[in-house]
Amino acid sequence: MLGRLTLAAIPLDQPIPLIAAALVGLVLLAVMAWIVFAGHLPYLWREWITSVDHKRVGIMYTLLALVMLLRGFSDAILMRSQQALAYQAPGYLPPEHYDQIFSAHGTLMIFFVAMPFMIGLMNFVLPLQLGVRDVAFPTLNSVSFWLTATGALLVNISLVVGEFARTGWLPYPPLSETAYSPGVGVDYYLWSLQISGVGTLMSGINLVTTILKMRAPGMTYLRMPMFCWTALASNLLIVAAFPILTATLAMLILDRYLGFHFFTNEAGGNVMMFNNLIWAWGHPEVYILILPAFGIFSEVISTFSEKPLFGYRSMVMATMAICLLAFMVWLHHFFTMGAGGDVNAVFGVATMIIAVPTGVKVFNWLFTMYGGRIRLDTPMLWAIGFVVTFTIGGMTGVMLAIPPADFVLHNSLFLVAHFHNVIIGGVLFGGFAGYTFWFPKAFGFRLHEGWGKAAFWCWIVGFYVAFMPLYLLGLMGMTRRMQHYDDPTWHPWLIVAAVGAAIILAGIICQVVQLFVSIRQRASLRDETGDPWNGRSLEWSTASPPPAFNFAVLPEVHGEEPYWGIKQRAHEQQHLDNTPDYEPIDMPRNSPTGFVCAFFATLVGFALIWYMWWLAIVGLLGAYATFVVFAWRNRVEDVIPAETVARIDQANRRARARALETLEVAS
Ligand code: HEA
Ligand code: HEM
Ligand SMILES: [Cu+2]
Repeated sequence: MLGRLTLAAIPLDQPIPLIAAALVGLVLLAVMAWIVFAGHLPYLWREWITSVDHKRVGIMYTLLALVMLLRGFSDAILMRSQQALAYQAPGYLPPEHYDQIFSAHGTLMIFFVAMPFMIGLMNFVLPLQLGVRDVAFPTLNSVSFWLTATGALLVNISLVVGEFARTGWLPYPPLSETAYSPGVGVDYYLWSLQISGVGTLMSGINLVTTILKMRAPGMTYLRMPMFCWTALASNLLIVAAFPILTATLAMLILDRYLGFHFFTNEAGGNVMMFNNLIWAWGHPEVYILILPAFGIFSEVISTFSEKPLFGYRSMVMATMAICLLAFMVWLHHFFTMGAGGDVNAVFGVATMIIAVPTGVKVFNWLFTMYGGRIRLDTPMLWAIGFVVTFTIGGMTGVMLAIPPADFVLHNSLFLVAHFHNVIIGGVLFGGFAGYTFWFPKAFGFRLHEGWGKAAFWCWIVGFYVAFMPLYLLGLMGMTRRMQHYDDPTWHPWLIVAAVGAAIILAGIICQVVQLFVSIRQRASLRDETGDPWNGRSLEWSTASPPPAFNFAVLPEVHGEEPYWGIKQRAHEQQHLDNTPDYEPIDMPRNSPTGFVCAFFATLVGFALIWYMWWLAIVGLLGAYATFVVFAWRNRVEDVIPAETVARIDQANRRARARALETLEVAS
């Protein structure tokens, strides 16, 4: 009945995960009890859980990312303190536990922090920037989100029921085959990623379709804001790369569940095939993450320099070049596997070529700032911190791209330093910049500047203190994934790195405090205008928070920087355009499809991990039935009457007119 699941699956002998999980469980229970008893449940169900509004879905993605960041960061603190202690000593984390921690940390951070952070911001911003009312497939969007949440849930369940993979964030065979990893850890990994990967693929299809097919009248490709371009590139990569991940993991699943031999050393299998396949997805994946961040920085740097983005067309070219090159360099992750000097040279050079379009971007950002009227609000601080930090991380990437150097540096802490350097300095800082930049758009009030700046300084100082020592340690010969060590010269640097992680912790605390303080002081932080930063693209032309339909009348676009143009014309003509003819608007109806589907997906995932075949069948039938019911419903849209549209829009226009007046007075 319960398959492999017995009471022994609960790690009663390991106090750390148990206490952690108990605490998290208590907090969750308390939050849920509060929601139910304060009567918020119907609102939550109606307005959020079943919402197919791209803004709400985007906000939920971002929230998921931020919560998982706390979880992933706790793992990081555990590792940093273990390595600070484990000099000629066992430390406090036994090896089998330590291995699960770095695997869970890497998996959570990439799939359930960086991915939902970027996808959440794209979901929220894209339709607003394109001047349209929603994404192409709103219900599918909700399904995508809930499937991602299912994956995150399964990884977190593994903390208390069973175990997580000990194979690292990419489960290389033969270690990940049943012979060497007989437990449920790798299965948790596989099913979490299969389920959330389907969600990501559907989200990619959705956003590509939105950008290609749904733009405001007059918004040609070369008038799209930069963020739309980088989002297009990123989602094209998702559509091309995620099927490879799904297929690769499916093969490993067949190996593990049905005794196939794709990646074994006997019966015609080939371990090296796994490396090729996983990196054919894995390298594009790092550009899937960084490209939207590049877009965010382009918007932020131009807005806070009060200048149009320098070299817009070269930025577009660079973005698409990176998109293409992303698929041609995967082999640099296994130069040491033995493909031979010529193959390594080809892939090494191909990798270095990516530095060219990336360099184009870096210089364009600098030229955008050059001669601008720079305002150092928090989003701009993240952007400047990014340019400096990311360039350093990119340079060390180019060093790794030299095959002979990589023979020494591969799988050393130098590599670990490289990728945290580009991922934290690039993706995470980009997420934080976008979060502070668009928060007022989402909620109608700004985040507190003082706490935001404090968070920025802790993060950037903490980052350098935590990760620069790893470059040194890598050059001194320390490899990654070490539970303990005996070399006395490493110990001081690992203590420094732990101090750095503590400074980052201070930054995270500042961010949590910032959120609470901002919510409490929302009256004084309110943004009535919809345009708190003097923005340049269409999302700033509607109210904050935007109405469900985003735009009462779809905006006409006449050039690059559409909203800047609207503001300029209004300035010249001394007023905003006349009262338009309002029409009723059809908006997609909210639907529980995503949530119900994810509920069944959770059952399927959990059942397959524990070999409860009957439950897996029940879950699959349930998911299928959900889709049938969804396909048969006869009312798919809600009509918002013209009077309501007019009322909401007129209020927004009055606020905007007031804002333009104050701007004029100021300038
Ligand atoms: C967001 C994530 C991200 C990004 C953007 C990058 C960007 C790059 N990465 Fe990195 N990388 C990772 C995430 C990322 N990487 C991860 C997660 C791993 C390891 C995973 C694992 O094994 O677990 C990895 C591993 C990795 C390896 C494998 C090493 C090994 O396993 O031994 C290599 C080797 O070539 C490499 C190279 C590069 C290069 C050349 C870039 C370039 O794109 C960088 C380009 C940018 C610049 C160069 C800076 C700006 C440019 C200028 C200012 C112009 C002037 C500069 C020059 C002329 C040099 N990376
Ligand atoms: C916030 C501060 C962070 C700290 C202090 C930190 C720390 C660490 C440490 C100590 C390791 C193990 C290194 C080793 O192998 O010895 C590690 C691995 C890793 N980290 Fe982080 N990390 C942080 C953030 C992130 C973020 C934001 C991401 C990605 C979005 C990330 C992705 C990874 C990955 C992929 C690994 C490799 C896991 C593996 O070896 O399989 N980390 N990190
Ligand atoms: Cu790569």
